[in-house]
Amino acid sequence: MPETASTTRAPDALLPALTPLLHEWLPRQRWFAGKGRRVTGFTLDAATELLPLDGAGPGLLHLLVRVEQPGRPAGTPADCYQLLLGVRTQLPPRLAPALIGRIRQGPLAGRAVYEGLRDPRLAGLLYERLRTPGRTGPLRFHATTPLPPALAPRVLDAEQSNSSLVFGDSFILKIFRRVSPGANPDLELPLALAGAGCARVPAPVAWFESGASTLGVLQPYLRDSRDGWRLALDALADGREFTTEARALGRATAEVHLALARALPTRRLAPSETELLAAAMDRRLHEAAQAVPALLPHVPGLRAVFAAASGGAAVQRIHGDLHLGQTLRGSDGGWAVIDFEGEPAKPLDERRSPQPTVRDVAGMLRSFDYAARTHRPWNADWAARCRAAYCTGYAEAAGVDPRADPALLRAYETDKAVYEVVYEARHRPDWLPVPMSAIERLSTS
Ligand SMILES: Nc1ncnc2c1ncn2[C@@H]1O[C@H](COP(=O)(O)OP(=O)(O)O)[C@@H](O)[C@H]1O
Ligand SMILES: O=P(O)(O)O[C@H]1O[C@H](CO)[C@@H](O[C@H]2O[C@H](CO)[C@@H](O)[C@H](O)[C@H]2O)[C@H](O)[C@H]1O
Repeated sequence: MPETASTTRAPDALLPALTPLLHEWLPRQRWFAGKGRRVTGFTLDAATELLPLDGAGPGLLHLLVRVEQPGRPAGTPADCYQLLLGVRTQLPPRLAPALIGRIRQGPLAGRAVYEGLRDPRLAGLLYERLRTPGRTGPLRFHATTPLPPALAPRVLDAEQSNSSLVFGDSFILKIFRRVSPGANPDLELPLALAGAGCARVPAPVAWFESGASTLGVLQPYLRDSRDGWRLALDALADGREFTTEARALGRATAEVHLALARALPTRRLAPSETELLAAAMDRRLHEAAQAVPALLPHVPGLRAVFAAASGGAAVQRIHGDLHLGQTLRGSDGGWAVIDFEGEPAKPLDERRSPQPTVRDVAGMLRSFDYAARTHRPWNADWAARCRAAYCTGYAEAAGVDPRADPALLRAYETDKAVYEVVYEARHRPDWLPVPMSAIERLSTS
C-alpha cells in the first residue's frame, strides 16, 4: 500500500485552538447524537492533515474527536465523531456559510476553520485520495475498481444522520459521522450482497477506514431515482394509490433478505433466546419511557404486546432501519435499498447482531403509517392498503408471509414505534405526534 505524505499532528497541539469552535458548532449539527446533554470537553483520537494546514492554500484536517458528556454508562467510551475541517487564511465569500470559526491562539491564530466537505477543492481531494488506494497517516483507502478522475463534487443537503457528497452524478460518498470500532454494516452488508449477486443494493466501489472503524463508503449514484418517501407523499397528495409500488417494494425487501441469508450466517434461536427478544423490547421501552415521559401511561399496554410475541426463532443479518426513505425507485420502476447502517442510536454490536426478518418488514409498515399521518386529511385506509400490498409482495418472493405470525409482527411494529418516539423527541419534536398516535393504537387495541 503506498503511503502519501501526511502529518499526523500531536493531538494536544491542536485541541486547545479548536475546542472553543467545536463547543459552539458540533452540538448543533443534525448528526450529533448527544443532543440535550451538556458537552464538557473533547479529546482527539487522531488528527491527520490530508492537506498541510500551514501551506499557502487551503488545508484539510481529518479529525476523530471524542465528545465528553455527562450521563455516559460506566465503562463506555465517549462518542467519537469524524470531522473534515478546512483551514484557510482568507475564506472566499462563497464558503462563508461553511465557517465554523476563527482560531484565536497558537501558530494558526487568525485562520478560518470551516466545513471542509463544502469546499469543492477539498472534497475533490478526498475523491482523488479514494481513487488511489493506500495510507495517509492512520487512514487507509481502498478501491475495488478503477475510478474516473476529477469528478465535480456537490454536498447532498438531505436531512441526514451522516454527510454525503455526490461526485459528477456518478458516485456518492457517505461520510459516517459517529464512528464506532468495527466494520460499519453499511459497508459490510452491501459488499456481502454484491458478492451474493444481489443487484438491489448499489455495490461499494471504494471506502476508507482507521483502525477497525469504517469512515466512509463510495458507491454508484442512482441519478434517475427518487426515494420511496417522496414518491409515497406525492401519491397521497395526488390522491393516488401506492399499492403497486408497495407490492414491488415487498418483493425487493424479500430478495435482499434471501441474499443476506445466502451470504451471511443464519441460525435458529433456542426457546430461551426467543424470550430474550421480548425482554430486549421491554428494556428498550423502559429506557425510552425515561427519556420521553409521555410514554409512561402506555407502558403496561405496550409490555402486553411484547409478552404476546413468542416466535421469531430464525435470525439472520437484516437491514435494521428499513423505511421508505431508505428505498430508491429507478426510472425502470425497480426498487433499490440503501443505508444498511441500522438505527443510528443503537450500539454497533447490537446493529450487527442477527435479527428476525420481520423486524425490517415492521419498519416499512410503520413508514406507510408515517406517510399517511403526515398528510392532511389523514388517510388510514391508504396506509392499510399499502401495508397489505407490501406484505403480499414480500410473501410472493420469500415464500413466507410476514402476517403469518401477527403477534410477532405487532411486537416489532411496537418496538419500532417506541424507537421513533425517542428519535423524534431528540431530532424533530414537531413529528412526535406521529409515532405517539401509533403508540396509542398499539397499546390499547
Ligand atoms: N446510491 C445512491 N443513489 C442515489 N441517491 C442516494 C444513494 N445513496 C443515498 N442516496 C441519497 O442520499 C440520502 C441519504 O443517504 P443515506 O444512506 O440514507 O444517509 P444517512 O445514513 O445519513 O441517512 C438518501 O435519502 C438518498 O436520497
Ligand atoms: O435515515 P436514517 O438512517 O437517518 O433514519 C433515521 O431518520 C429517519 C427520518 O429521517 C427515521 O424515520 C422515521 O421518519 C420517516 C419519515 O421521515 C419514516 O418514513 C420512518 O418510518 C420513520 O421511522 C428513522 O427512524 C431514523 O432511524
